[in-house]
Amino acid sequence: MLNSEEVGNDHLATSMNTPLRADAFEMDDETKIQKIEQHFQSIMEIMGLDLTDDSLKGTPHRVAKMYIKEIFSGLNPANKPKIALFDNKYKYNQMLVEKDITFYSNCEHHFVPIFGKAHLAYISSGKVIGLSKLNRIVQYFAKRPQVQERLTVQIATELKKVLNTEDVAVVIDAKHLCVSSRGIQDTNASTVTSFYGGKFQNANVKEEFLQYIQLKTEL
Ligand SMILES: Nc1nc2c(ncn2[C@@H]2O[C@H](COP(=O)(O)OP(=O)(O)OP(=O)(O)O)[C@@H](O)[C@H]2O)c(=O)[nH]1
Ligand SMILES: [Zn+2]
Repeated sequence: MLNSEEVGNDHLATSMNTPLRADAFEMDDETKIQKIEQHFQSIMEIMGLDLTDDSLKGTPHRVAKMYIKEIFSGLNPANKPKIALFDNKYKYNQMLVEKDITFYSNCEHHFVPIFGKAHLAYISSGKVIGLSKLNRIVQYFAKRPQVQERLTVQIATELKKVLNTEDVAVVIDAKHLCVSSRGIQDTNASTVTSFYGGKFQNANVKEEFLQYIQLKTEL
């Protein structure tokens, strides 16, 4: 479990960033797709696959387009969701929980899927966020090569920033195909990570959040 102070620390604030080179976005998307297509074709050829087969011949382009436009599109800050905030006119001062946000990500060690549910909560410091934007923040950071710990901290840090409060919580419960479909091949194991900032470090507040997301016994 990481608390908000740890994330405020400069060293961790840097290490929580996805490792990207400074020139990561100098090449345009179309050039990236062309290059990945060539390399993926080489991988398939090395494996002995017949690229003249009508089912396989489009695969290098399909994979390249999927990497850049879909499953790794969250690497590019240009794809960060625009966040709509509203005044908290209703003086709603309890926690708001957006639970069971389904996401698909990919493990950065094996490039196979991680999928699961993210549960987010915050207590308003004056503004409220459009609900769908909570889902969009999850999807943005999920669409990167990831480890679950970093995904959790990146979502929490973004929530704190856009909502201007420390009072945020994130729990992620996910399956890693690198654990289930290969390697140790454990199909039952899932991984739970959490972040509790500000008021969510209080036992009663945390308990209320865990009651809503019904993960209390598992945690
Ligand atoms: N901490 C953390 N580890 C992860 C995550 N996703 C995958 N891993 C682990 O990353 C590790 C990579 O270990 P290596 O020993 O280099 O890779 P490997 O030989 O393929 O390991 P096995 O999966 O045990 O076969 C594995 O133990 C994975 O289970 C994640 O989100 N967080
Ligand atoms: Zn993995």
